[in-house]
Amino acid sequence: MIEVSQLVFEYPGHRALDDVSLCIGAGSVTALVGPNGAGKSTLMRCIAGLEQPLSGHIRVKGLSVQAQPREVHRHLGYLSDFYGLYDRLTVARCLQYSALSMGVAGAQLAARVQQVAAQLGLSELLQRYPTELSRGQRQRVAIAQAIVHQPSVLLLDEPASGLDPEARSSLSQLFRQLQAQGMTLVVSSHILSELDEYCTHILSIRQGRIESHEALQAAPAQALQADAQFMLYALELAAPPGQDFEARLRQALQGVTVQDFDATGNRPVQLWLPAAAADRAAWLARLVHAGIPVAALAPARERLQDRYARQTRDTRHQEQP
Ligand SMILES: Nc1ncnc2c1ncn2[C@@H]1O[C@H](COP(=O)(O)OP(=O)(O)OP(=O)(O)O)[C@@H](O)[C@H]1O
Repeated sequence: MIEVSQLVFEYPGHRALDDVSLCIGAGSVTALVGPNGAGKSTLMRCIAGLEQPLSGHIRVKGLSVQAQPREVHRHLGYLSDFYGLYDRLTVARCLQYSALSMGVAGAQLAARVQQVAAQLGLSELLQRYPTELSRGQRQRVAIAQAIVHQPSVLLLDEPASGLDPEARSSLSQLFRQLQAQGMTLVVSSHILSELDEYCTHILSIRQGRIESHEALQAAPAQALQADAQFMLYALELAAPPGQDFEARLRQALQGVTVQDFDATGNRPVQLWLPAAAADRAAWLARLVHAGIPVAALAPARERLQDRYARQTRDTRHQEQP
């Protein structure tokens, strides 16, 4: 769906993207991650045809972004990290204007505006002006503008910044809906927990280069492998962990990586255990022997922030002489 090959982009005196090649499949949801200044926004702007690369090629749905930007725009929605709204237009007018500029025909216009307003919870706000809206409501208008023409690809740069937890959660629901409709999403965010539930791929960039691009397994029940020998499991406890629980657990499991431990007991403990069933059974016996009240053990999906932290650690480790 999105093909980027050997992309180089330079700001005056600064190479922001250096030989970037990647392929993003149709229907996927890609978390674009990386530290400040890594080149995430620049990559999105290049894919959206808003920046002219020094060299390389970008195709969206087989169309060349450089040669056919207008055709590409009809298939693509883009939300910038710093977006603007037309403060003198009502929300309805903002949406109509975006739809018209993306080639939505007259007869479809009103229906599309109503539909997208309903999808984003804006139906009651259509006659208001953006200056009369809260930050979260403005953000929803901006997202509605980006999808009013029903693009097949949606690029969102920090879409949840400034939103409260409730608004973030409804944004996650919207992204899941859009994915279910077959849309391909690329979402950049510094808050990985936001993307955890629904992204299918993680694309990590650092200093203008691709650090990694990996598929996450769709079913949470399937474990991701830390390496060939270990898989991630969630340990459910029969009783809340006590004060000395972590020490007991670590003692019983010397040699096993405890991925996630939450002393409040609100989240299951996550452990990397041997993939081989016989070896795992031996570790489990040790846990029970140490008095850990094991209620259940189930394959787990690694949380995105843990995976990113692990990858970053691994990369740094490899870079050291
Ligand atoms: N207009 C510009 N002129 C010169 N350099 C720029 C310009 N815009 C960005 N840069 C530089 O290009 C690099 C990539 O910037 P970019 O905004 O793509 O990073 P980012 O990964 O989106 O960062 P953040 O997470 O902070 O939003 C940075 O080093 C930045 O300083």
